[in-house]
Amino acid sequence: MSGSRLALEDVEVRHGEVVAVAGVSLVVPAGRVLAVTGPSGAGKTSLLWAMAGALRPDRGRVLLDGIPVGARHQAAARGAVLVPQGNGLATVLTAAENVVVPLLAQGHDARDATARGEEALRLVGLAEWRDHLVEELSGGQAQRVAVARALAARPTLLLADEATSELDSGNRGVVLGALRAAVERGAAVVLATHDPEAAAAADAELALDEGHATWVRPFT
Ligand SMILES: Nc1ncnc2c1ncn2[C@@H]1O[C@H](COP(=O)(O)OP(=O)(O)OP(=O)(O)O)[C@@H](O)[C@H]1O
Repeated sequence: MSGSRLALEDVEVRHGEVVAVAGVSLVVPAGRVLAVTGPSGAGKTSLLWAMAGALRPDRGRVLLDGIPVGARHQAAARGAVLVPQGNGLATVLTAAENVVVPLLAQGHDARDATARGEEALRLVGLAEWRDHLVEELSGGQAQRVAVARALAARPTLLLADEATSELDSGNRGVVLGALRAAVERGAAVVLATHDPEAAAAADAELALDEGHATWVRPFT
């Protein structure tokens, strides 16, 4: 799968009375990285979930290559991959199993899935940890496994929610470098982050505040 262009048109997401995302419009071209920043509660997670098709906007549209992203299973089938906050790994599986099992479930044969898994774990610097249970890993190592799992899926759209929050500067660089592998295949990448270094590494930065978006640094 090659990359996709992500577009949001006036997207609003509500949780009951709370307006988490208040009419956001943006474009992330294929092969570019957007950082979404803002304080806790600003709406970053809600925005990423809407981009992933995991939350249906109450207003507006999310488009992948000009076509509505659809429900989560449709978005996933089109290559929209979400690295959730808190990583979403199975702690009783090994690092490699966490990366490979979703590929097997998607229908990849075992050899292909294993090769992709090895490559992705190598990209995040965890090749030697492949057979360790996730519960034996540090929080930062687990975050890197979650990024590897996303990369192994060869996403067209990669949405990472605070995927570098537990990383030291060196490993943050490793993960941001690994995301470049997806970018080079043409993926649009969106990073929700509190981390100024991660935001600075992106091609553009959008700040959210109480659901309202402002460009700190637009795409050039
Ligand atoms: N399931 C929910 N039910 C009710 N309100 C919610 C729900 N999820 C989020 N909210 C509210 O929506 C707003 C945006 O939350 P969201 O998690 O999207 O922000 P965030 O920027 O990702 O925050 P953080 O950086 O702390 O993860 C907040 O006011 C939050 O309390």
